[in-house]
This record gives sequence, C-alpha cells and structure tokens, in this order.
Amino acid sequence: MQDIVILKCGGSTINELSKEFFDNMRKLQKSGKYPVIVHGGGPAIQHMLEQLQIEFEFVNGLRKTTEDMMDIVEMVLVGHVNPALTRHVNSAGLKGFGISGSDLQLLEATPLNYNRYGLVGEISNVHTNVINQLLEKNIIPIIAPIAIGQDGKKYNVNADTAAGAIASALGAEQLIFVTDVPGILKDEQLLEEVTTDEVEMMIQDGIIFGGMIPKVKAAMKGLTNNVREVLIVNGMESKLKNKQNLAGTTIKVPVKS
Ligand SMILES: Nc1ncnc2c1ncn2[C@@H]1O[C@H](COP(=O)(O)OP(=O)(O)O)[C@@H](O)[C@H]1O
Ligand SMILES: CC(=O)N[C@@H](CCC(=O)OP(=O)(O)O)C(=O)O
Repeated sequence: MQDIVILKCGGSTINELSKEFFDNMRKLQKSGKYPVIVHGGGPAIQHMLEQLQIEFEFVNGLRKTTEDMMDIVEMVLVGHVNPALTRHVNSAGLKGFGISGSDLQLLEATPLNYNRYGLVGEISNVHTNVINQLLEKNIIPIIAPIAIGQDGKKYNVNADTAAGAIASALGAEQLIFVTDVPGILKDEQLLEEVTTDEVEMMIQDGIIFGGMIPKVKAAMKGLTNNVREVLIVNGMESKLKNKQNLAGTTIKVPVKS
C-alpha cells in the first residue's frame, strides 16, 4: 500500500509521547494514511538487566544478546513495553493491536554474526500479509522487534533496523523515527533537510553518533528500497510544520545532475 506510514517509537520517548502525537496519528488516519508502529525499549531492557545484575555490552550499537538475555529482552519488549504502548494507543481513541515480530512469522531473521553479537538477528523476510490484514480493518499494528529464525530461535533486532525493513517490505510512503530530540542536530541547530551524502559525512565527522547511527543507516537503506520519505521527529513535541507533515529532519537522496 502506498499510504503506509511507519512510526518507529524509541524507548527514549515511549513513556512520554505527547497528546499531540496521538492527535497527529488520528489526523493521519483521517487523511487516508495507514499508520504502523514499531517500537523499541532499550532503556527498559537495560533497567531490567541491571535489576537482575546481568552484565551486557553493546557491539557497534547492538546489544550482544546471550540465550539467557534473549528471554529478558522478549519479556521486557513483548510482556511489558508492547502492551503498555498498545493500551496507550487504545486509550487515545485509536485502534491498536500489539504483536511480537515473531508471531505469525511476521519477522524472519538469520543470525547477524553469532560469534560477535549472539542472538542478534538480521531480518531476512517480512510477512507483510499479517500487517496488511490489520490495516484493511483500520487497526494500527504495534510491533515489537523480536524475530524468528529458521532454526526456531528468537532473535533480538534493533528497533530502528526492524522499522526500516518493515517500511521497505511494505513500500511505505513515510518512515518516521520518533525520538527524544527534534531531529538531526548540528552545533545544536536542527537540520530540517539533509541528504544521504551529508549524513555519511556527519557520521564520519562524529556529528551523528550513538543511537542516531542505526536510525540514519535504516533511513539510507529504506530510501534505496522503496521508502519514499524518511523523517526524524520529537515524540514529546510532535509539532506539525504544515497540515500533514511533522516538524523535524527530512532525509533525502541527493538529486544528481
Ligand atoms: N547529530 C545528532 N542529532 C541529534 N541527536 C543525536 C545526534 N547524534 C547522536 N544523537 C543521539 O541520538 C539519540 C537518539 O537515539 P536513541 O537514544 O537510540 O533514541 P531512541 O530510543 O529513540 O531510538 C539522541 O538522544 C542523541 O543523544
Ligand atoms: C540488537 C539490539 O540492540 N536490540 C535492541 C532492541 C530494542 C531497541 O532497539 O530499542 P530502542 O529503539 O529504544 O533503542 C536492544 O536490545 O536494546
């Protein structure tokens, strides 16, 4: 479907999504768009691992995930974050349906590199029919980034990467990263529009770092795989810059002359 809008809600902002955020989602639906939510939950996973005194490390921005840790990741994302966000969406008067990426084989994965990352998955297939069936009924799918492998094991997928893969598979019109900053910042100023070439340079220069890296990488991959537009916006403010578009950073493919 052309009118699909993927909203990736980061763990940084998930508990503080503004009323305007939900109002804007309602406006999206009224204008004939089909929102799909993919959520993270990194801070909640970290909190639980710390409570359980389980040590963890990030390798290239990805949580190295042992078998025991995988149970905790699933417990937090599918048992806690997903139903809480789904309740929030439903109490805002929208129709949300929470689903784990491993349900109905929605997200299929292969190990990214077992020795280096453990049970971190690379998405190999998205069963879009599951999502489309919900969208046809005007239900908002709310997806936790857990994938299922051909080996029957569950895999931990970075939520930005999962959102990008889902957006590409659905040929989404927009992929919107909802996070805790107004967009991509440079010298504390918001960049309203950047090209993928500029993004590459900003990664090299260290202007884009940490949690922003998987977002821009998913953005760049999405833009070369069917996604029409990528935005990074703040979930706590959720301002509209015109009737339909949220204020933030738009990432574009440069026009070559
Ligand atoms: N150039 C940049 N502009 C804005 N934020 C940046 C930039 N580079 C790195 N970041 C960091 O990226 C963070 C957002 O990523 P992350 O914490 O993973 O959020 P989420 O949980 O929403 O995925 C920001 O809080 C900020 O610290
Ligand atoms: C492999 C990997 O790193 N998975 C992430 C999944 C959650 C996530 O991505 O949450 P945010 O969007 O809040 O960062 C993790 O374990 O934290």
